[in-house]
Amino acid sequence: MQSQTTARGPAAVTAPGDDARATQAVDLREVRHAFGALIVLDGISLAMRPGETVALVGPSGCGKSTLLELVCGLQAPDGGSVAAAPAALVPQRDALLPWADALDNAALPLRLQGTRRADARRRAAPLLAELGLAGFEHAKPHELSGGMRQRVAFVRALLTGRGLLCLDEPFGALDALTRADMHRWLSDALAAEPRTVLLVTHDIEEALVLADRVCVLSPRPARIVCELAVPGDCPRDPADHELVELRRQAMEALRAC
Ligand SMILES: Nc1ncnc2c1ncn2[C@@H]1O[C@H](COP(=O)(O)OP(=O)(O)OP(=O)(O)O)[C@@H](O)[C@H]1O
Repeated sequence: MQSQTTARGPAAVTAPGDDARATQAVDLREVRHAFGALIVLDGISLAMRPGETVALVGPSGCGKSTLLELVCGLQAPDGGSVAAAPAALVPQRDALLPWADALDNAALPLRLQGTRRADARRRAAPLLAELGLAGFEHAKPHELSGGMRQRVAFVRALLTGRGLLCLDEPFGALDALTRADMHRWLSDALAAEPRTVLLVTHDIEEALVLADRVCVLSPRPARIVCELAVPGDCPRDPADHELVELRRQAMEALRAC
């Protein structure tokens, strides 16, 4: 079931004449948001179909994380409306519990749903292993690298079972090889079990490798200045000539604003 937040607070998703909206996984309409006098988002409209992956790229501080927080219902917009399916957020900082080991951290959503600890750990273990963390199940967050912690947070988001994943620079702390492995793993995981993904990344190449659509945001206050549809199956080859051309277009849009 979708939730909808307007500038005036939560509202029913089945507003009269708004049936089409409930079929979108995300539907942002003219979203505006400010922190005091600092206007961060300035009229963002974006609809996402279920199963679609959309990447948001834009300069540092333009409002990408804020937009994810609005989609996840962690904040209400100051203007416009946000409708979205229940989402799992992988925040930029992993927000793991410092006293719990990697497996307990990953399994947290299952525990919150009432699963017994041993069962929750048993279900989380293969996912951690798939992401290259076999042998680190008992490590506490401070014993893991930044990239490892991100992957634990990623498994935790997957185990919420939610259909919408909001990923805030999920691969930012990874070396190039591990990042490419993660791109492959995510693409395979989404092919096996489709989810809607809203991905924030600084890396245009990563956006083009993973997303069906790339939205380029202006500097703050953010607007969508360019939307690029990306053809082909994921993960794509960044050397593909179509991707090279799309990368050029995205760079041009970023430079023009
Ligand atoms: N809770 C808050 N209170 C006040 N200002 C905030 C708050 N959260 C974010 N900001 C400001 O809003 C702007 C947008 O921040 P946000 O984190 O959304 O940008 P971003 O595009 O995700 O940045 P980055 O790419 O560097 O992670 C920044 O200027 C930031 O300082």
